Amino acid sequence: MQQAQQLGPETVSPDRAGEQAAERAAGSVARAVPRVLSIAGTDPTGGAGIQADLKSIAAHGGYGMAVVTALVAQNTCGVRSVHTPPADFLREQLQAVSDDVVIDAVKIGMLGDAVVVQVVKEWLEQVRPPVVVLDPVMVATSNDRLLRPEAEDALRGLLPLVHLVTPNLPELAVLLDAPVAADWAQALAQGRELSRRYGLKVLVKGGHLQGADSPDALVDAAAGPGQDLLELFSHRVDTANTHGTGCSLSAAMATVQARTLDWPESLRRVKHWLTGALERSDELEVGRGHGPIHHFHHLQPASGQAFSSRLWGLTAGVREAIMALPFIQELSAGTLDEDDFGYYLAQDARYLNGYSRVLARASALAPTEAEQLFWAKGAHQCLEVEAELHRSWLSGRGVSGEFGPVTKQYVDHLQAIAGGGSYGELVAAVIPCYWLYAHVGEQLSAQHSGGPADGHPYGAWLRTYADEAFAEASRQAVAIMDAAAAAESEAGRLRMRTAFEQSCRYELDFFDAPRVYARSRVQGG
Ligand SMILES: Nc1ncnc2c1ncn2[C@@H]1O[C@H](COP(=O)(O)OP(=O)(O)OP(=O)(O)O)[C@@H](O)[C@H]1O
Ligand SMILES: Cc1ncc(COP(=O)(O)O)c(N)n1
Repeated sequence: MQQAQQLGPETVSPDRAGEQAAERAAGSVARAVPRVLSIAGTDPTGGAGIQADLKSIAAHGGYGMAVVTALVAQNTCGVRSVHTPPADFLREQLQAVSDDVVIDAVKIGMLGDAVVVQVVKEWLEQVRPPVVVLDPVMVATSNDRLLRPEAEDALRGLLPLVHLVTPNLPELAVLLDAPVAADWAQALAQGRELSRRYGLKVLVKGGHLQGADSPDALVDAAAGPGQDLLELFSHRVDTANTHGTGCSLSAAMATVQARTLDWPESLRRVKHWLTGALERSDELEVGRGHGPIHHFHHLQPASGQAFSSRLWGLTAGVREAIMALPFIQELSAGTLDEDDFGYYLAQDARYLNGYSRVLARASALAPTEAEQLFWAKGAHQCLEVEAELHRSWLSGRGVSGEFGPVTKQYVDHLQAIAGGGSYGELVAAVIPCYWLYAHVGEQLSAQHSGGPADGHPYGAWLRTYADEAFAEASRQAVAIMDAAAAAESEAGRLRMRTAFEQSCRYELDFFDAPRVYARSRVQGG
């Protein structure tokens, strides 16, 4: 450091200065490999601070640079001491970067004290990078303070120079000088207030809440109605390895924003990645305390069933909603309206016909003969079950064989992916029909262990659910999806997940459709 302090600032040639000014003025040009500067403290165990930021920037395709605000002797168990280099040296580091390199995005993390905040503020005023993300680091996961309380005011003074701020709930409260939000609704209200007050976007983070989800929201008070809030929910990963999640998230947001120029899209991509990084964090085995997340999980294909387990976790809410539907409850209890049941059967037959064609397409795209055969058999079986529905269950019921609105939408969704999607996407779209049906069957069989009672009006139908051959086919289909996910790019896996989630929602709507559209209801009965 002594040596570095003796060096004068590099001067920049007039040509280079002009080039930089022009590039900066452009501001809103997306960069394939953005040059992203992290201004933050250190973590020698590599899980948080600058070390985490550089990994996160690289994981999202950026070129990472780093200016150190504070040297922190810490590990996964806690902070031991902090050494803050002289403010002049911080200024020189910042100047050395911006005199030479055009900066596409900046992520700011630990600042430590008011003097550091002031130096960074002056530099931002001079350079005005096109993307500035501030993670207002105040207290570490280990509960150690990383910002002096008297610097909180100075940090608020930085907000007008920032495009996106990413506070956790206690930090949000400090920035507003308000009590910590007790629930998600209060957190969103505080996010709106902060966004309005300082004219910036706020990423409200729900990691500190309890509950099955870990929600995040992008709040922009300046955007029009319907555009001012993007809420994303992911299941809460059961892990203690959350050290550096906030650092990694904000560095990723700065990088992806510089690549896409689209904040909501950036959050969608980053949240998906972060959930995977938390899920795979246990593989790293770093430290005895709160370990780091797995920044590069997407480059190392997950072993076995990681992709399907993630999707299964993400859609727990849909499964609960299906089991709570009046249709399922009444079917199980034997109190279901006959018309509702008839409507369901007729729509099932209609659906199976379309589904069969979609499975045939999966067979055509399959990369191996075994998978080709699996889908071809599935397509064949759908037609057999459709014929059986007409022969036995539907004969004499007099229900319409027309497409109901939900069936039509569901089949259209599948056919759109069959027409234009990848094999992985198509497989992910068709799986919920197997998997959720098998799940409902398993749940209903459990409710009627030993078989439905004599005289149960839907007893014969309930018995068809307990079909072990179908459960096995469902397991095979899920294994095929995991293999397809491993062969896809990260963007491909994201499309697979979207297709899967959409199909899950259609499954829910499909089971609920009799309640809405069955004959007696439509006629007001
Ligand atoms: N157990 C979890 N499962 C899934 N996502 C999580 C979990 N914990 C945190 N997150 C996500 O990690 C990000 C950071 O959230 P959090 O509210 O914990 O911020 P933070 O306190 O600044 O993070 P840090 O742990 O680095 O201090 C958010 O996107 C949040 O939704
Ligand atoms: C240098 C530095 N910056 C930020 C954090 C916060 O991260 P976490 O809250 O996950 O400990 C940290 N521990 N160290």
